[in-house]
Amino acid sequence: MSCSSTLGLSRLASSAAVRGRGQQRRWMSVRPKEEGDNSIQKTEKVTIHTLQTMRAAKVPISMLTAYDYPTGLSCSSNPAIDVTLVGDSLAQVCLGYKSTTQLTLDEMIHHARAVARGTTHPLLVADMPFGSYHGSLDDAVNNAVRMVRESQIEAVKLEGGDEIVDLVHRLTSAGIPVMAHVGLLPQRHVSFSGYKVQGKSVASAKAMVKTSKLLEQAGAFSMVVEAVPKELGRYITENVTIPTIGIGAGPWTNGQVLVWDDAMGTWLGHKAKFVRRFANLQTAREIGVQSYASAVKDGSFPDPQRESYTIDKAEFARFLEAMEKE
Ligand SMILES: Nc1nc(=O)c2c([nH]1)NC[C@@H]1CN(c3ccc(C(=O)N[C@@H](CCC(=O)O)C(=O)O)cc3)CN21
Ligand SMILES: CC(C)C(=O)C(=O)O
Ligand SMILES: [Mg+2]
Repeated sequence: MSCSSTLGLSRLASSAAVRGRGQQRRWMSVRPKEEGDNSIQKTEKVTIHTLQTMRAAKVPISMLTAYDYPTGLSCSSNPAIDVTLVGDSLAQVCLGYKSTTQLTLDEMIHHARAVARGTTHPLLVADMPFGSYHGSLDDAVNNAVRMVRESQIEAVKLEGGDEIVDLVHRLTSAGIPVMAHVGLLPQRHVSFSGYKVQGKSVASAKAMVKTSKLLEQAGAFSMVVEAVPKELGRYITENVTIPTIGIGAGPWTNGQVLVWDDAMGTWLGHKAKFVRRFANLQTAREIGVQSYASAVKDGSFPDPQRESYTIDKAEFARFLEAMEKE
């Protein structure tokens, strides 16, 4: 057997092959289980250990958000997606709220449950919503436990710095892996006076590096770095030992994350500088709506043969007779 049978190494070998050929293709994780066994093996489950291995081997980590069963399934449809995040961006792109601060814990759990039902190999992480982890430590732990227990997520993500260090420690000691989130913290858009790039001054860049190290020491297994200069994205990545996942943090973090609707072109609100649209699903949807509506209006849908049911002719004749007698 030329392929390694261990989970981490399989992803690594595969990714090198992907990059070496300069084009996407299915990973080597789909491979014979044993000599002479040609059955297809499912993509291996990604764990927090896999991410650490990918960082060490410089294999980029890909994370994408999901908010419901179909988007969860879509993230799982490709072995090259490593992490599915039920982001609290859910509030804006899926529920139509003005900001993530309006999302409740119950709403997050409701959606995370749906995503979990569609998730196979990706590591499943969910944001703790605004207000669910800034009361007492005990309340925050209980809320995280609820998220794990009720929605089958595998790790929680927390925005913040020094003020959440104790909580990160508590959660990791309780066996709940924590993904940290530094830089632009959307849950604080009011106190930040908007969604602004962070770490552009000596003082704020220094503070962010210090905070990142504290979060790592407290036990965070990975860290999202949002909207910071690319030089700082690289500096933080080189000065922590856990995998960094950037959004608007340049190309040198250990991975990247985007909001589903930004990446797929279904969010047509504000487009931040870091967003790239990889598909145009909104256009596809609108074309679909247009074709459906016009087919109903012009009577061409449904087709009486292919898209309708029928009753036996004699039976229908007897039915009409019976109705006449009444
Ligand atoms: N659709 C969507 N995408 C996201 O990435 C996202 C959400 N929604 N909702 C929750 C938060 C909010 N986020 C945001 C929102 C706006 C900017 C933004 O407009 N940034 C400015 C930076 C301006 C500056 O400091 O110069 C930009 O133009 O990129 C960034 C992140 C990230 N998250
Ligand atoms: C963009 C990612 C990092 C996020 O926190 C979210 O989607 O809520
Ligand atoms: Mg978030």
